[in-house]
Amino acid sequence: MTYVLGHNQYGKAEVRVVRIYRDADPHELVDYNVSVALQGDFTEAHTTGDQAKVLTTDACKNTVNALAKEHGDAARQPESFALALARHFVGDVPQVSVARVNIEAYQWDRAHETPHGFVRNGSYVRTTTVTVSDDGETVVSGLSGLTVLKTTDSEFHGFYQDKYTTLQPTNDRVMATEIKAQWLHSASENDWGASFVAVKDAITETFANAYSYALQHTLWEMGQAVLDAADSVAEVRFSCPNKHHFVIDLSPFGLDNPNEVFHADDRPYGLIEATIQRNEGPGNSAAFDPGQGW
Ligand SMILES: O=c1[nH]c(=O)c2[nH]c(=O)[nH]c2[nH]1
Repeated sequence: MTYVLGHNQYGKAEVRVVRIYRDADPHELVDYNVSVALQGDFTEAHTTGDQAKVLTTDACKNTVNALAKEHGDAARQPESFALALARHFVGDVPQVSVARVNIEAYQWDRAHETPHGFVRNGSYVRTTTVTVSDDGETVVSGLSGLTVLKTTDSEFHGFYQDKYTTLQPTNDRVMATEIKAQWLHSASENDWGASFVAVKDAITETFANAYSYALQHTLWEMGQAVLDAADSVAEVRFSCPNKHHFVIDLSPFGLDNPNEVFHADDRPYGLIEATIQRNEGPGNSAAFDPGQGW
């Protein structure tokens, strides 16, 4: 019996690197969690145990740290830092044919206008997934953990009924979600910082202002707003848990409750996911890190 090695990749996950720009006044900083995954000529490392072509994961970690200095300007934005890293691995390590770099960028706000004090802003994490191979480069930007809520202008009714359906239709509900969004750029040159702000604003502005007939409908509206806001974006993907807020029955206490007091349920939750793209077609799933890593 012979077997075949299927998809394989390796690298260093979650390298936590902070880069401070001391030449700036006030100081600036970026705070990254960088994961590198390499593919290439690594069959023998698995099938015979010969590690001659294996760039160590320790070296991958060292590369992240070194490029934070050597490519300090690129490191100012997660997308350009990920591009510098991925281009290095594919360009300088002959046996690497595909490099994928994922970065989570943690946000720090300046504290009380001091030149060197910061407060971690935990309201979202900025993300990027960059893939470089001989076939080209893809850059996906994103955010996760952005929790939003609206107190009205949200309905949900007219849904399919079967014998297990008990949900009551509503013309006025609280809608809340924790937005995870990723958007694919059509080129790997951009003003990444300005583009991120434009897309994030489009998402939050639309969530707040667009009248909603379902979370699905809101994803559609937000996706169109992203494509309107950023010409560089070819498609945007959302994964959004419906953070249900249930009106509590206060009648046992002789109280009415006209949508004022809610139970914020944490599970189970509806999970609504959609891709909104500029053109017909399958989109570019490969750019969105379908890699191993379950
Ligand atoms: O926006 C919603 N979409 C659904 O598909 C759904 N299903 C459900 O029970 N509540 C909701 N809300």
